[in-house]
Amino acid sequence: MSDTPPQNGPASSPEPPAPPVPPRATPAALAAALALAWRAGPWHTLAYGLLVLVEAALPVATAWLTKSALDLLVSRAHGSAFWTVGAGLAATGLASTVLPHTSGYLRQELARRTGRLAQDRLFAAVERFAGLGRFEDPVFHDRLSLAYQSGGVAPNAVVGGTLATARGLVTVLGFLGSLLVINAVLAVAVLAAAVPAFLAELRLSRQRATMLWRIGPVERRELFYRQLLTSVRAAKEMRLFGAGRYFRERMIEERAVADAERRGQDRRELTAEGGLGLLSAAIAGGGLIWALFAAAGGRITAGDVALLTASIVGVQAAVAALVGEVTTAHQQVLTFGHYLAVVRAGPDLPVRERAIAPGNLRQGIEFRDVWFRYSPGHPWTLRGVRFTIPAGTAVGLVGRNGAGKSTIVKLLCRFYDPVRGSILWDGVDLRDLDPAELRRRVGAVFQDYMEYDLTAAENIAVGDLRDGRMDLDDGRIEAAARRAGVHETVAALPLGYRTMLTRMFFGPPGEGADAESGVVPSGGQWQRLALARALLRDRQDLLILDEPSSGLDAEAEHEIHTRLRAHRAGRTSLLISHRLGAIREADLLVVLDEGRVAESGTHEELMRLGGLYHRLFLLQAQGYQEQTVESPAAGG
Ligand SMILES: Nc1ncnc2c1ncn2[C@@H]1O[C@H](COP(=O)(O)OP(=O)(O)OP(=O)(O)O)[C@@H](O)[C@H]1O
Repeated sequence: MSDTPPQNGPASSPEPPAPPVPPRATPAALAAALALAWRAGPWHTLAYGLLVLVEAALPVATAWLTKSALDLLVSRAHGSAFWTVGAGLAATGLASTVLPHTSGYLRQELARRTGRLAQDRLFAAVERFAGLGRFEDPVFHDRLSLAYQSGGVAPNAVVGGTLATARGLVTVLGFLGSLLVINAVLAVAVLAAAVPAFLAELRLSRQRATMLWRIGPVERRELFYRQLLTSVRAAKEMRLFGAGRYFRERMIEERAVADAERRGQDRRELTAEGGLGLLSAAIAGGGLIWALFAAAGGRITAGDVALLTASIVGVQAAVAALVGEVTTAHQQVLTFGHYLAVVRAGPDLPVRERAIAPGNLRQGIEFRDVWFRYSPGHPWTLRGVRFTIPAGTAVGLVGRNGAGKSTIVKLLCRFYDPVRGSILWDGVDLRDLDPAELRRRVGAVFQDYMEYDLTAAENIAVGDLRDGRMDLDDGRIEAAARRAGVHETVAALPLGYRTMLTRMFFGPPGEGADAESGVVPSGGQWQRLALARALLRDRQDLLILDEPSSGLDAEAEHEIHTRLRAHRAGRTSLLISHRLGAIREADLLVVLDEGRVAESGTHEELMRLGGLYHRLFLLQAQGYQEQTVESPAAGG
């Protein structure tokens, strides 16, 4: 058989990975961020906006009131004007003290609300990806982590940036008006100093966003090492192999690489901002020296000097705040592009507009010349696979490591589509079926099943959620646990089915559970719980068991297979096991070798054939026989 697929028949290539370039800040992204904040808290946004505008006018009002007070003092004028100016200064002082706290609270509350909404939308989008392809794409992972970081922060930063712009404009225009009254040249100079600062900050924020994107893979590796060093799962090997130091050094190396990038960026910012600060200081100093000489010459009043000083400081502070907020918002909009890219990503698997809900399996499932590879850069995993799982039968998949057995399971659940060829459910291509409906008809125990840090009941109930809700019906859960042979074990736990199967979290409140009541099941017990989870849905048409008993002792394995045989009777099932004795009674055995069906038939037929299955079976049987022969001698 050739190593390349035929060029006809249905084809669907895995989506090419996203290009490694950061998205740009577009007006559409800005509008989307604002819309998200508005959606999360319209009243908070509105109130926050109003307060910020009032705050913007305060420095200008205070400067004019101070000027008036000084001029009144110098002219020795007394009376009602003095009282009015004094009351005005007291009011602006009070407002300047109270308003920032109130607007700060509103901003924080808005941040919490937008953060929650953005997180909900992001994870709802991730949930919509029907396949596994994106989860295995490193570029997508970087995008997802940036999306998570920016989704909650960017909308608030954009609201902040927009309001800071409005606030800055109010303050700057107010002070510039004041400066124009005293000296027009000074007004232009103060304004001119702000423009390069603004442009430089925008450029720096773009550089920062690109840098964050660039160090994404480095941070991902650092996280991986960090988890290795702290996870319970890895702790045994870390200690046994003394691998902690090796991974710690690699973690620190990755961190040093990321830090070097950040340091470079910080230095660029330091140089640019330092230069701009010097320019501002020079303008402010020059303006003040001019004002002092002008006042001494009687060309302006003492009040004018105070107003000028407040204007220079006020304009520079307003521009600095504006530049700070706008560049933060700009940088956040750049990374918000990643959030939008994830939230608006199209389906990872093409789902037909009028997808068919599969009916009860009547004829069977047919693999018709299925070719598959995980990406165009990977070698072919399946090369023209053809076989049928007739309805109501048990089919066993046999093959050496890497032959493609688990890949077949993933295609059956439609986590991927074949690149060429098709899989037919009663004659209908899986691509034409609604993936969610298809999965409702399939029960599976995967080779790498999950161990949930939840109660025993929840660990089983997860297998049959209805509208996202868990049905903790004791009868059904117990029946599934009995079928999987784990009921007695669970019933004997301190809180029975309500026992937490972890020492990490406390148990359900009000149950008297504490950290001590958590239990960690053994590998075989976890496997039985995973089996109970798969058996919870007793309505399903196809049961897939990928190595369901690899963690069980011989007695338990025999017991489980007897139970499963009874449960399977008349149902369709696909069994994968390296213990050939456990699946020899399947109605049909399909032997895979290097992604191809090497042989198929019943156990007897394959043994007569004398091929790969015959060889593998004899090898295993020989091992058992040797043990049987050796044991009496060992005993004597
Ligand atoms: N997510 C993936 N991305 C790229 N290659 C993969 C992926 N998963 C599996 N493969 C490759 O596909 C081939 C078949 O793997 P598969 O897990 O289907 O084998 P298997 O027959 O189930 O093996 P085992 O008996 O060891 O469980 C292997 O060469 C493996 O490296």
